[in-house]
Amino acid sequence: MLTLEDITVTLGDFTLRADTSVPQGITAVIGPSGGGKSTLLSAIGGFAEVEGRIYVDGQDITGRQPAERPVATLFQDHNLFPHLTVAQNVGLGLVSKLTLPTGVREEVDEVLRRVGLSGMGDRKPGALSGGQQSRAALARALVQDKPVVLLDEPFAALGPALKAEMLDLARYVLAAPGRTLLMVTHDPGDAERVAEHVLLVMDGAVSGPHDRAALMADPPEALRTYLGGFE
Ligand SMILES: Nc1ncnc2c1ncn2[C@@H]1O[C@H](COP(=O)(O)OP(=O)(O)OP(=O)(O)O)[C@@H](O)[C@H]1O
Repeated sequence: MLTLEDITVTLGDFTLRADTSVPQGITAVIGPSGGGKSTLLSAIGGFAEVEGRIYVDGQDITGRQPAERPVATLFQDHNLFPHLTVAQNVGLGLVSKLTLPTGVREEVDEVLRRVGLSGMGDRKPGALSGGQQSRAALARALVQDKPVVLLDEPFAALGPALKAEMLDLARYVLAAPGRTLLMVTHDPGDAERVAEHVLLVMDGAVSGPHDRAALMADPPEALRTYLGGFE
């Protein structure tokens, strides 16, 4: 459970406000461009200064540095280091050294197996396809075993079949019991495929979590206008 208590983030002229709790499972974060979705994730990840308090499973994490937070983030550009092997990239989620101790390497290999990259640990990211790079990035988020995972449009650049595969991997492998996933997406189809809940972020205001099926079946006026662009 992720709790945002009276959060305010100010970036120049823009203000984001949130006061909500997000349950375990997958919550899609949707809303128009510039509404504040990435700002919300930055605040949770510790990359933006906030007023208010942030709790994960009852623990106040507000003052902690990003690396000290029980939060893993998966970005669209994957942030894989091109000069390191896939195993080293994934291992960085666990230890801050490049020669992986035997136990860590075994853990990394197991996670690579779970995301469908068995035997590819010694390749560099450049020797992987786009979809395989997405899997490697997902493996790095997975190996960290954090209770909160933030996904900032990580699969937006993939074609529809590959994206569906990655969403299923997020749903069946990353979304373990007790874990809270927040996934920013511009595609309502992504929310339909994997999310139980939706946070609506518009004009700096965060509403929800809404039940995904109920919200999509009868969207409020503002959301209807936004979704209209997808019909
Ligand atoms: N460092 C900054 N300084 C000032 N304003 C900023 C800064 N970063 C973002 N903003 C502004 O904050 C607002 C929210 O941006 P944010 O990236 O959170 O929106 P978003 O909903 O993720 O948009 P998109 O869907 O286009 O990615 C925008 O108006 C943006 O211009």
